[in-house]
Amino acid sequence: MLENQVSTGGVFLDAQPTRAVEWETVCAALQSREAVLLHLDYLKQTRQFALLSYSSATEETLLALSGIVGDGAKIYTTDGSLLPNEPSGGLTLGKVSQADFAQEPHYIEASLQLALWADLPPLVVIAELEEADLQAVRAAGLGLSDATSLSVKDILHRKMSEVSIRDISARVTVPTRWGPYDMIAFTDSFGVSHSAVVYGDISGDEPVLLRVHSECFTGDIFGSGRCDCGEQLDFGMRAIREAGRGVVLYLRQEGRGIGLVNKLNAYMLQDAGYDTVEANHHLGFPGDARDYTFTIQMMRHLGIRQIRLLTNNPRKWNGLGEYGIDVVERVPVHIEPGQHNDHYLQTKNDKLGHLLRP
Ligand SMILES: Nc1nc2c(ncn2[C@@H]2O[C@H](COP(=O)(O)OP(=O)(O)OP(=O)(O)O)[C@@H](O)[C@H]2O)c(=O)[nH]1
Ligand SMILES: [Zn+2]
Repeated sequence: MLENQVSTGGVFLDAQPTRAVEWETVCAALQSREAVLLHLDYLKQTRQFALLSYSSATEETLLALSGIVGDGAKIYTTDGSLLPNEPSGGLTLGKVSQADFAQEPHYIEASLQLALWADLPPLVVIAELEEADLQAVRAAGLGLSDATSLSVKDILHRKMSEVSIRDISARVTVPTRWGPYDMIAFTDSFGVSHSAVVYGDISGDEPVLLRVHSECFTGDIFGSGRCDCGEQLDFGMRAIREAGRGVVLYLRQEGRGIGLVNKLNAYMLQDAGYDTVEANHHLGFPGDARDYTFTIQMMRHLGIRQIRLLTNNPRKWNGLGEYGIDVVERVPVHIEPGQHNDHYLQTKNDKLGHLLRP
C-alpha cells in the first residue's frame, strides 16, 4: 500500500497517528527524486505546512515551488537558522524569525531527520499551503500526484529507537560543593557516558525540577566567562537543592555538539568578529548540533514523567510530550551578563531562540 503510493507520489507528513511505516521504502522514495513535498497538519490544526527537502540540483524545482508559495515559504537549515538570502539567483523566499522556529522545532526536526536518513541535504522549505497550492504544485510536475501519510511522531519515535542505553552504573552519593547528590552514569549506544545527578527523593507523582545541561569544559570546570554555562549549572544545582528534590541530566555534547576542538576553533573565529552561530557555520556546523533524544531514555529509566524544566531554550521543551514526558512548567534560568559574555548572550537571544531579553 505504502509502497505503491510512495512510488507514484510525494511523501506526505501529517500529525495523525499512523500504522507501521516502511522506512526503507520511504527513504528510497526520497532519494529517487530531487524534491519531496512533506505535508502535515501541524498542531495548530487550522494551518497546513509543507516541507521540502531538496538537493543543490533542484534549483528549478525550488523556483517552481517558490513561485507557487511566494513569500510564505521559509527555508531552514538543520539548526533552524535561515538559509542565507536569495539562495538561488534572485529568489527570495520570505523571512522567518528564530522565535517562529522555536515554536515549530519538532516537525522541522522530523523532516530534517527524514532528509538525513535519505541522504539528502539537511535543508527544508516550509510554507503554508492551501489545497489550491497543493494542486498547483502537483500540476507543476513535482511528482506529487499521490500522497501517503507519515506522522511526525513516527519519525521521532524511529529516531529514538536508534539510540539506547548500553550500560548503567550504580547510584552513588557524591558530596558536591552544592551538597550530597546521587550520581548515575548512563552509556549510550554510541559509547558516550552521560550522567544523572539526583537530589532528594524523585519518586512519586510530584513533577520533578530538572535541568538538561550540555557539557561545557571551559565554563563548567574552569569557570570561563565567555559563556554562561558554569553559572547555569550553579543556578540549576542550587535551585534543585532549594526545591528539596530534582535532577540535572549532564549530557556529553560539548560545544553544542561540535566537540571541544571545534568549539575552541570557533572561539578563535569569534575573536576575529564572528558571533557564536556564524563561527559554527563558518566551520561547517549548524549553530546548534545537539540532540536530546537520549534524555528521554534517561528520564524513563529514572521513572520521571512530569517535569519542571530549568531552561531558557525552547528547543528543550518543545516536542518532549511526543515521548510521554510532560513539561508542566518552564523555570527560567537567570544569569547576569558578565564582562565577556554579553555578545554571546545577545546572540543566544537573537539567533537561537533563547528567551533571555525582551
Ligand atoms: N559551539 C559553541 N558552543 C558553545 C559556545 N559557548 C558555549 N557553548 C556550548 O553551549 C552549550 C550550552 O548551551 P547554551 O546555549 O549555553 O544553553 P542551553 O543549554 O541551550 O539553554 P539553557 O537551558 O537555557 O541553558 C555547552 O555545550 C557549551 O559547551 C560557543 O561559543 N560555541
Ligand atoms: Zn559554556
